[in-house]
Amino acid sequence: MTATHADLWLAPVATAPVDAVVSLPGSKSLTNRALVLAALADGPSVVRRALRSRDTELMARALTALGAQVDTSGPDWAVTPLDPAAAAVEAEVDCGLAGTVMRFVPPVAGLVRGTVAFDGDPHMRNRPVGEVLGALTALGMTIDDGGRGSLPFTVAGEGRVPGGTVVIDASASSQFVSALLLAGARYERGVDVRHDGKPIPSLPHIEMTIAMLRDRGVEVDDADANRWAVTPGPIAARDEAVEPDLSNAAPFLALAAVSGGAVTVRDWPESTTQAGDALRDLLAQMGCTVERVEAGLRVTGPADGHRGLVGLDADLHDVGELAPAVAALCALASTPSHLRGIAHIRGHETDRLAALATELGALGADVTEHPDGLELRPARLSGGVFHTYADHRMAHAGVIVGAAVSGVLVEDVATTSKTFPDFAGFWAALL
Ligand SMILES: O=C(O)C1=C[C@@H](OP(=O)(O)O)[C@@H](O)[C@H](O)C1
Ligand SMILES: C=C(OP(=O)(O)O)C(=O)O
Repeated sequence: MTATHADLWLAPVATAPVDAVVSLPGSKSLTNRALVLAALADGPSVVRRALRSRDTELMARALTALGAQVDTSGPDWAVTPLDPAAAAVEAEVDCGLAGTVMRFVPPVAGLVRGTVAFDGDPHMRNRPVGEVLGALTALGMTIDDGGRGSLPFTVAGEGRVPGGTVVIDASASSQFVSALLLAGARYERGVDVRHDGKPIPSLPHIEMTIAMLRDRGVEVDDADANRWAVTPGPIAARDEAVEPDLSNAAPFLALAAVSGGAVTVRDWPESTTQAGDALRDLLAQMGCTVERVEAGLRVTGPADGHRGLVGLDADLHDVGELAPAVAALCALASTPSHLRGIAHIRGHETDRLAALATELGALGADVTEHPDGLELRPARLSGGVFHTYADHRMAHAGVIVGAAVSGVLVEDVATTSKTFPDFAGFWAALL
């Protein structure tokens, strides 16, 4: 991939230990689940402090196209649910590069009458969704995907979905299970999802789905491993605030680590289902001091910054979305690292294992790509172009390295708008 000069952003170097307290935007995963559940709810909802970013705006637009009303004009988004008795729609849904839109919205589309055509960014056609489409067909929906099992596809909604039992292989993405559970209560027989395949990644995200459903009065039976049964019934409307995005806290906490400074993220929840909460443990293992303070969660880096970071040997299967930021820190650490259990992140916004190996390697990192992970050994890094492949978290990895190494040019840093408004401006203001 080549980049024009205008695409390149010189990542600011931390010339002194950073000392900052930051308020981060809301969680993508919580916002998009709250929007879907509000669209299916038994009355109007409010999603307070919603994340305003490309993924959440695409979700709001998708649900609006299906007939819900989502008022995104202020920080708190008011949602009027779908009316299954409404006139038939003829809608187009742009999934962009948002896995949550491509996987969570088709199960909803069966509950409205009309035709809903789904497509997205060019790379989105490579991201897996066939298991969800197959499951929805088995549950009684009509879907035309031209036999591809990927975008583009069309859902012919009938305003009702019979539901029932379905077996899927969710080893490529936890979102396959979340997608079916989120809408399942509104299916006539509910939904009983069984997984058959290699272990499911990102399990905290399924826990998040279940917790949000239960909070809205939906009965979910998860007593057996690899099986989730949702009883048919109403989804209660909610007026609820969204937690800050803890996965997007990764680059900011990493800034404390590489600069030998301290960064506090405000409003870090006491308990949460967000995968990003694992950063507390991962950063402590790498030699940072992690503590809860009155303002939030404070991470203090080693006194000599990234030179004091120790490598990490960790299975990131449950928290794969943290891998790019963690890999950037490992590339800067003073002892070797092995990140394992993350074959599935090859199906994320880009093939993240290949992209990280290529781009960190191009800056001088000593990195080996394995089928399910990365090994990184200490090396002296230097500046250069860091390509991002339309992946917000690749951009995070680039700016983390750039905070420690001068001359890192991050290509298309604006791709961070997928989950964070004006990331580059926010980042530069801290340095
Ligand atoms: O349900 C969700 O909100 C998500 C689930 C995870 O997906 P995978 O299971 O595909 O890793 C995660 O990586 C993604 O960023 C968000
Ligand atoms: C995998 C990710 O996103 P998506 O919701 O598009 O799957 C991510 O944000 O790291």
